[in-house]
Amino acid sequence: MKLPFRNDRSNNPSSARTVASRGITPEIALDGSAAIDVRGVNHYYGTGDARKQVLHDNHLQVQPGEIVIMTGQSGSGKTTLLTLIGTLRRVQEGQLNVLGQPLHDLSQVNIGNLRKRLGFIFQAHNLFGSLTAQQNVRMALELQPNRASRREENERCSKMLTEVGLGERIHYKPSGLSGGQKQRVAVARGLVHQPDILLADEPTAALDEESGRQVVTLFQREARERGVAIVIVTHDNRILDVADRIVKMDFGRIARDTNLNEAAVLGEMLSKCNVFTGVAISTLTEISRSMTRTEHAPGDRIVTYGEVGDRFYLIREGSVSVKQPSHDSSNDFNEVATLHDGDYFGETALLTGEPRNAHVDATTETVTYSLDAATFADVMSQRKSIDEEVRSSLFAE
Ligand SMILES: Nc1ncnc2c1ncn2[C@@H]1O[C@H](COP(=O)(O)OP(=O)(O)OP(=O)(O)O)[C@@H](O)[C@H]1O
Repeated sequence: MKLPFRNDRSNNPSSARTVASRGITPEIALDGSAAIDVRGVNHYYGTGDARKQVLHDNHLQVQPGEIVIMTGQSGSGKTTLLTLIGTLRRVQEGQLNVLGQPLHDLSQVNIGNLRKRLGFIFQAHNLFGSLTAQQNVRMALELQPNRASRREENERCSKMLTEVGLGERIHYKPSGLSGGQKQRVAVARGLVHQPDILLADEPTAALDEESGRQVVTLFQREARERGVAIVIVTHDNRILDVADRIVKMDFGRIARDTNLNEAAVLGEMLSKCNVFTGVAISTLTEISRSMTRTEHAPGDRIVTYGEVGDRFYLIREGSVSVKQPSHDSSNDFNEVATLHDGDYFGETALLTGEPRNAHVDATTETVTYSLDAATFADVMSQRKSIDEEVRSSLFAE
C-alpha cells in the first residue's frame, strides 16, 4: 500500500531491535541453540614485534542444519576461524561456543570429547599411506566412545565410501588413488561418525564437477536429515548454490553475512511492490541484501508522523497500524489502514522529500526490512534505465 507521508515528529527507535546490516543479517539466536556461536573473536599470530592480528572482532552463529559457505581472499582469515571453531587452535580473545560448550573454559579432556562430535575435511588429506581407503575412514570411528562391531563398522565405512563414489576402491591405498579420490576418502572420513558439526576447507577443490556435486549433495542430506551444522571454506563457485548463507571474510573480518534463502524470499516480495515494477527479481534479490532487518514488538513505533522520511519499509511478517491526525486536532490520531506481510510503506517521503504524514505502529510481533534513502535512489535510477532498456529493445524490433 502506498502512503503519501507528509508531516512528522520524532521516532522511537530504541524500542526496535535493529540489526546493523552489511547485508541481510540472519536471526541471531541468543538462547544458546546455535551449534556454533562466535562472539567478538580476535586472533593473533607470532609474538613480540612479529605479533600480528589476523582476526578482528568476528561474530558468527551457525544453526543446526545450516550450511554456511565462507569465502574471501587468500589470507583473509577463513582457515584460522575454521580451526578455532574446530578446537584445533586455542581461543585467545572473545567467546566461542561449540555445541553449547564454551571453548575458552574447556579442559583438554572435554575438548577431546567435543572434538569427537566434529567432522573435519581439510585440504591436506592426512591419509595414512599404509592403510586402505576403508581403514583410513575407520580411523574416525576408532576414536568414538561407543564402538560397534568390526563388521558393522566396516560396512558403515564401505557405505560412506560408496556414497562419495569410491565403492570400487575401498581396498585401495592412497598411492593407488588420484588426488580427487583421496579427497573423497577424506570426505567419507569426515562424515562416517555422524558428526554434529562438519568443518570443511576446500572440500571440492580437487574434484571434477560431477564428484564435487556428489559431495555437496551428501552435505545437504546430512544437514537436512541429521541437522548437521556445516561450514565450508571454499573458492569453488560451482557449489555456492548449496549454501543457506554466504559469509565473506575480508582482512580478518566478516565483511558480509548473507542469508540466501531469505534474500530470495525478499526479492520475490519486493517484486510485488508497485514501486519496483519493471525491476528483475534477481536485481531485487541483490537489492534485498542491502536491507536492514528490524524486529518490532507490539506497540513499537516504526515511523513517526512529522519526521523526515529516510527509509522504505517492507513488512516481512506481522502487521502494523497506520494512523493520521484527525483534521481538527493534530494530537488526535485515527487509524486509516492496517498493513500485513508483503505490504510496504514509507517510499513516498523518499521520493518527495516531504515529512511523514502518519504514524506507523506495530500491532503484533513484526519484522520489517528497510532500505535507506541512498540505496532506494539507486534502485529507482536503475529502474529508469531498465525501463529505457525495455523501450529501446521494443523500438528496435
Ligand atoms: N601459523 C601461522 N603463523 C603465522 N601467520 C599465519 C599462520 N597461519 C596463517 N597465518 C597468517 O594469518 C592470516 C590469515 O590466514 P588464513 O590461513 O586464516 O587465511 P585464509 O583466508 O584461510 O587464506 P587461504 O584462502 O589462502 O587459505 C594470513 O595473513 C596468514 O599469512
